[in-house]
Amino acid sequence: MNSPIKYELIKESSETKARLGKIHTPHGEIETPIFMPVGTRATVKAMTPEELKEINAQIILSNTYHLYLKPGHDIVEEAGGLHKFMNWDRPILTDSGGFQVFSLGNMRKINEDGVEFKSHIDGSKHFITPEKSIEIQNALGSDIMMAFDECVSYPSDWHYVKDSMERTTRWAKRCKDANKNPDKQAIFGIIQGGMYKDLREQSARELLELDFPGYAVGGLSVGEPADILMQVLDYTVPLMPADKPRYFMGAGSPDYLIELAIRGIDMADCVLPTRIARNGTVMTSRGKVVIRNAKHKRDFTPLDPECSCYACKNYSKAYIRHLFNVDEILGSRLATIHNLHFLIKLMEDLRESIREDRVLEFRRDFYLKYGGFDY
Ligand SMILES: CN(C)CCSCc1cc(N)cc2c(=O)[nH]c(N)nc12
Ligand SMILES: [Zn+2]
Repeated sequence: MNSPIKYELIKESSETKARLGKIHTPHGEIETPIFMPVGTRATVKAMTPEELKEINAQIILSNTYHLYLKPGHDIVEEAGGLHKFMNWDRPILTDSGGFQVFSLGNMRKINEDGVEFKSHIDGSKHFITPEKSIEIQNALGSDIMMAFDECVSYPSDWHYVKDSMERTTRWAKRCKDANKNPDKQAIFGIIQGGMYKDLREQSARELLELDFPGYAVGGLSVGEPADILMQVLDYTVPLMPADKPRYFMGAGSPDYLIELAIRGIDMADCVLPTRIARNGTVMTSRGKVVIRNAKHKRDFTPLDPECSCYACKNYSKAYIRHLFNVDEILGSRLATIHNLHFLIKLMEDLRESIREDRVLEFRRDFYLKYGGFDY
């Protein structure tokens, strides 16, 4: 079957597992490693598509669970699909809804067929199956659809994780069989297995037999310590095909994006940069700036002296602090523009360092200035 997604390996770093690549999709190319802004409900909050293009966003994410509940995937389909509906003509990846449904905690019941859950909006009862998740994503028309999976919480015992992972693999096969538009919409399998090496190996082995055009590492960034996350990655990434995109679900801080890339990850996403921006926290080359802090009251310098984004070229910390202090929408907009630009530019610089084979020097220079980013 002719996959709509093709991964092109351009260059490997000689000193790390980082690699320069290009993902060819029906809506254009994606240079990797890449950070993907999240637009859960068909909008990257506070950003217009033109502003996203201005900061070189190449692909955005949206979400099956949320769009199924509102406005309904039928309405998006009638609008001509998500690209048309939200006026975004570059690639879109949609998550399958598994993670969101499992985040509902005791508002959901799971069985072999799927998951019964109560809407977080009005408490209404719904039942989502792998087939339903793919039906919704087919209606949305995303270029990359995620298989319907269970993201187990941390910590979980080995027996539960094994049963869950094996069900996730059976669901992945059902997703593949349910795809009504395989020539235009690719499905990525999601490797689960918790923090257990044998289960991660089994999950990867069984999903690779299904021959998806790309694979994600799921079930991480769920509260586990950073060293465990990196350990799991260190033995999981080598199990993933070298000629297909590798997507890490749920990472969006500068240090994590660098650490993931040097371990061979090509794609990552997280709501963090846009979420903390709306709360007045910005990422800069010298670490975090909490703009509401009174110390910025008369600081007429930009958020980040090294940044060339619209917010940093035209406004001062004092002005943006004022906007947050009086709850003006422009504050969120400027902080969001900056945070997304910061991460997208960081990945551009990282790609350049792979091109010039100086990734470890790039990483060292980054940490020298940066000093860590705790949330
Ligand atoms: C739009 N984004 C916020 C959603 C993509 S990231 C959501 C997400 C995050 C994490 N950490 C793990 C998992 C996981 O194991 N499975 C799925 N389907 N999604 C996941
Ligand atoms: Zn900036």
